[in-house]
Amino acid sequence: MSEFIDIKKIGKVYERKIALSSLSLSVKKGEFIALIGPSGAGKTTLLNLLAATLPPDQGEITIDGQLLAEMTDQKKRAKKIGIIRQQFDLIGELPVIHNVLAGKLSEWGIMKSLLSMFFPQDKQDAILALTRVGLRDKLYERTSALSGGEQQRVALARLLIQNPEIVLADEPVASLDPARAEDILALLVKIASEGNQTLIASLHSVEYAKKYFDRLIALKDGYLFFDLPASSVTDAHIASLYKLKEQA
Ligand SMILES: Nc1ncnc2c1ncn2[C@@H]1O[C@H](COP(=O)(O)OP(=O)(O)OP(=O)(O)O)[C@@H](O)[C@H]1O
Repeated sequence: MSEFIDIKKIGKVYERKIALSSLSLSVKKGEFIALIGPSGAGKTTLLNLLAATLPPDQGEITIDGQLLAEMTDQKKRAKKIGIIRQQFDLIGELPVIHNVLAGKLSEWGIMKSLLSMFFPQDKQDAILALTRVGLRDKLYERTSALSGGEQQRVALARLLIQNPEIVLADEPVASLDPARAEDILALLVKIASEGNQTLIASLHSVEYAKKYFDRLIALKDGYLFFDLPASSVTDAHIASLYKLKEQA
């Protein structure tokens, strides 16, 4: 495995709050990384910087040898990086098929995108993706009529359609009950592993992080707290990561 993502001394400040402070990391192609750490540690900020939806105040990110800040071609960037969020980012009023095909929007020209609103284009691809996530029969259902777990599956089907090299997931299972959360996480990991993708996901569950990921990166107050293979993370590491200040 070669260095694929290189994060060099990135920093991000919101008003007066330091969200990330001089963070450096590198990621190899195909790694499965869980970002853990207490609320406000900077996990979402890091994922948004990697998705290029937020610019860093300091430092730079290189992906596959190219500066992320210079990857301005939407279409090329969407083939490199995709993000799935806790809120799923789906349009509830639209049928499932349209939300799945949204994974193609950066690839399609404006005419094809508009046409697809009325006559879904590349329908076969959407059917295949929905079949893989177990929702073949929901193709034309209104998305908001689906349960939270099913909606997260729709978001996974959209990701399958986009098929980026790097999958970022921001607390992908936080809003689901434990059984559905594990189900979705296992599916996300399966999809990423079958697609030889690099996966970086923020998670509140340390148990799932250790079970499904190779490497755990812990952030605390915008700093790197530890970066270890999942099998080396001990209860003592976790206790000190989540320890409240007054207990220090
Ligand atoms: N848009 C914003 N404006 C001001 N401060 C922000 C903004 N977004 C995040 N922050 C602050 O930056 C810090 C890092 O936030 P971030 O959302 O990255 O943490 P997180 O680790 O993802 O937290 P959580 O686990 O609660 O989602 C927090 O203190 C947060 O309050």
